[in-house]
Amino acid sequence: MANTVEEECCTGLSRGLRRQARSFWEAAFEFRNHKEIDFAYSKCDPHPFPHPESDRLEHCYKYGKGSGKFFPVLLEQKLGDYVVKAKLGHGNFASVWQCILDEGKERDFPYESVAVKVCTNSKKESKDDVTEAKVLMKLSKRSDGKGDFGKKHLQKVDECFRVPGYFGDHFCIVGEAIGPSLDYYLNLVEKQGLGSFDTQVSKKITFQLLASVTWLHKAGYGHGDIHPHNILMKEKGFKAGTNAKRPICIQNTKPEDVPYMPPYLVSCIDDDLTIRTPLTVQNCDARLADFGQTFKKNQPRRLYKMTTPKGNRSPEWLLKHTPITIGIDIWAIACISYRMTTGKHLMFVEERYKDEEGKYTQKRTKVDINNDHMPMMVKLLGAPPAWMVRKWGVSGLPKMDWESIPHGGNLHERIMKDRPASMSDAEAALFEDFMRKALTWDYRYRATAAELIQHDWFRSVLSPKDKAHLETLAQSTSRFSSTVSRITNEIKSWPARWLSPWTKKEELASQQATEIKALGPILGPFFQAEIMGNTPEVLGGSWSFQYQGRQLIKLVRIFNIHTAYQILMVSTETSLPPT
Ligand SMILES: Nc1ncnc2c1ncn2[C@@H]1O[C@H](COP(=O)(O)OP(=O)(O)OP(=O)(O)O)[C@@H](O)[C@H]1O
Repeated sequence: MANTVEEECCTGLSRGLRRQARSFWEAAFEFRNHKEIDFAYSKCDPHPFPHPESDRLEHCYKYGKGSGKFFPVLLEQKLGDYVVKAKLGHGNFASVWQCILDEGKERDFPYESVAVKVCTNSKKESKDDVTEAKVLMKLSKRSDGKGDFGKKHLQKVDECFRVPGYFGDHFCIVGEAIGPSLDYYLNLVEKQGLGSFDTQVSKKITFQLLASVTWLHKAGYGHGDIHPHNILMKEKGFKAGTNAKRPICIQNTKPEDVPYMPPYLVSCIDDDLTIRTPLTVQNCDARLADFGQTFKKNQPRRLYKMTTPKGNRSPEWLLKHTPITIGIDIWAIACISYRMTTGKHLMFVEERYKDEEGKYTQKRTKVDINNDHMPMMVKLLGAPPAWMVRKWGVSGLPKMDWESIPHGGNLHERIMKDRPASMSDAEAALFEDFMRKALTWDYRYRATAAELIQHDWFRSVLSPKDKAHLETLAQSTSRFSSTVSRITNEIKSWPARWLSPWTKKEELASQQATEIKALGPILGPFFQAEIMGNTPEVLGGSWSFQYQGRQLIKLVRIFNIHTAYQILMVSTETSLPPT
């Protein structure tokens, strides 16, 4: 069974190259259009076609003809060696079911029931799911050799298999059935009128998340999609919701899709806010799940799945030509921590337009969303550093009067206003300090997860084991080593922010027209398309040409899109046509 993953994961040189080319292509497409390919909706969106009984069910249009569709799973149905017992939830790319082993089958899992994530059947997405499984399996085998602190807060995968669907196979990932999501508990405290989590609980969950991310980042990966739906709270003897069967609303469907739909949808745990009590310090045990958007720290991330709630996104998402690094995980955790501690969203961005009656209609454009979101960040944190202000203009963001923006923003006032009554001034000051370190504008100076878990705000929730680990960590992350890593980051980011140092700007400007003509045939259709529509400056300016006389001998293209700067070198004998 584990072979399935290995086979699927594009091993071998030619597959590897193809995969690399695909990720180049996708990254370039996004870079050029500064546009993410946004899927139909985010789990945190309001439901556009709510089911009469529940707005927590999956959309009917997720079933039917074509690709990108869910597998119609029914209760008591067999999935591989498992029997479906209950529904755990759904996302954009999968429905997740609680299952038990079928009679006569054996596994040596240390738990009774498992979660089977049945992915959609689209070719592209299934590749992602395979990557997710592969990364999770790789991570579960990895050890840092120092006790693996934080690793237990990451979801684990035990096996994978495929089920044949009407329109292609559906990839299934099997892991432990963990418990309700953090979003469930956020809704629960809201419904019970408690406002926020107990501060100690909020601290402990934040600490666990940072510990897991410390381990993950050290292992060389970023998560890329941290939000309350993807944080699961471990529950002993976990049993999913009531599993009511809700007949499909035919008026919400297309007639040609009906034959491929299940006769009913199953309500999940999210509908059942009555049977649980709020989390306590003793029972809160978070697991970071959904590694569908995981990316390697030093490779460009693939960005075609974008489901992270907009309010949790860091400024790098919104500014053009700025690399997306593991710092996005830190920013997202800080936003979630604020919500747990105060019960309020730090930054809430409406993802849909509302009509006159206040009902949600279609999705807002990305430009509209960004135009709301960035000024919110400025209000909260004060003006960004100068190089970000420069990028602000070219990113099409609204003009701001930078002189009038108060230094440090209104984060202090927000915390004082939103803090729970039990939070003392001293505690609030610690919380603010923690938030400021995690919400640093410049991703290169944002505190790392390893630095943040050592923050004093967590001191009151640390167990003796945590303290022992933090002592070792403090010794290893000395001031010297963190200064060295900051300097390295600074140097690495140069090409992304300016022209590569060895390129002469004037030379580019004067030779531009000729070069563009000459480069098209050399570089093939993809580059030709880019070059024809844009000047090197518009593309980010990271072109470097090296000549011997009039002979173009080397072209270097620096992609400053994501985590790393991919350098594509093309050596050629082609000389420039006469001007
Ligand atoms: N192991 C598990 N135990 C309990 N519930 C789970 C488990 N895995 C997933 N779930 C539930 O199923 C939901 C959907 O799972 P998941 O987020 O992995 O799907 P997805 O389609 O990849 O999501 P996204 O749209 O964020 O990419 C989760 O929000 C969670 O509530």
